[in-house]
Amino acid sequence: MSVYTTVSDAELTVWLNDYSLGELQELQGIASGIENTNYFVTTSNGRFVLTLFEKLRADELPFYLNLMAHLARHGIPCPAPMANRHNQFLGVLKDKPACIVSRLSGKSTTAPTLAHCAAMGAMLGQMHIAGQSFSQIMPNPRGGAWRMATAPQVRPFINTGQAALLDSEIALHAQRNYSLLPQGLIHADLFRDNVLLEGERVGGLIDFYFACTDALLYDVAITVNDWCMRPDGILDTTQAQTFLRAYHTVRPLQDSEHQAWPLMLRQAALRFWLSRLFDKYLPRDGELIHAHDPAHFERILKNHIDTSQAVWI
Ligand SMILES: Nc1ncnc2c1ncn2[C@@H]1O[C@H](COP(=O)(O)OP(=O)(O)O)[C@@H](O)[C@H]1O
Ligand SMILES: N[C@@H](CCOP(=O)(O)O)C(=O)O
Repeated sequence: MSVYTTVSDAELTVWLNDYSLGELQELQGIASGIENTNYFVTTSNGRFVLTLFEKLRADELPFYLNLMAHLARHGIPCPAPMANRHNQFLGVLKDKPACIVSRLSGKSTTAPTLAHCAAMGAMLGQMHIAGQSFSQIMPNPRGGAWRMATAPQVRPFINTGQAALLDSEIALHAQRNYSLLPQGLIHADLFRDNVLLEGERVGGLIDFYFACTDALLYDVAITVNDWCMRPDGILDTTQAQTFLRAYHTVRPLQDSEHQAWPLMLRQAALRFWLSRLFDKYLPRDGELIHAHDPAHFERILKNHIDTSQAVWI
């Protein structure tokens, strides 16, 4: 997140009157992330995270909040939304939809070990299985229609070679039907900065606001593209295999998923290349904005295209 909307101690104190979370003790803006405004909140009852939603509308939010509540109930370490005195997870603060969730412990890492890759693979498998009993459906907001709509907006800012790559990859995935692969609830943004680690254990999965219903393998590809990636944009074979084997132990991967794997890695790289281009060239106003480098995912995408055989279990 970045702090797009400022909240004062006095404003939060009034808002917290609607909750049973005790007295406000500390409020601190969080200077990382992209999508929302987030604050760490300490009250006399514990530690929480306040989120003001900058893009998502109130009618879109019950899916995410109910999902986090569902996964938390199934033992997945994710933020549990707090209900207010009207038994609702969602409120309004500074004219923005807002919620307050439990604060998880642990720290993210930029340099995962093999043990971390194994723990993440297993955790992703567990999250996918827990998600199977979540009945709400959310089409992927960063799927094919979004790619088609976003590419023309970034095209004026990129060179002709990049535009050709973007167009050919978008066309390739538009022709494919991934709906026959196992589908379900996916996080869709489980990068290293969205996972809190406690030693070798996964202590928390956060930032569920891209979660949706899609091919489970797509989530695996998004996660592997970040967790098992060398700085030069080439997959670390040992890390990727370790991740996939741990995932497979929890949710066995199918032959159809093996066939689709190289293209899934490309589709996952394309999604983040495109969103990073958009965030770089068409940014919103904000106090503390952290744009990610699109060139990293352009390199990853090119490397996936050049690699005929992707690592598998
Ligand atoms: N429930 C939580 N528990 C602990 N830390 C959290 C929690 N939610 C967010 N954070 C912290 O806030 C940072 C930004 O949150 P994130 O959800 O990634 O924001 P955004 O949705 O804007 O991208 C995270 O990197 C993490 O340090
Ligand atoms: N993980 C994405 C950016 C999404 O922003 P987040 O801070 O909400 O996770 C990327 O690295 O491009």
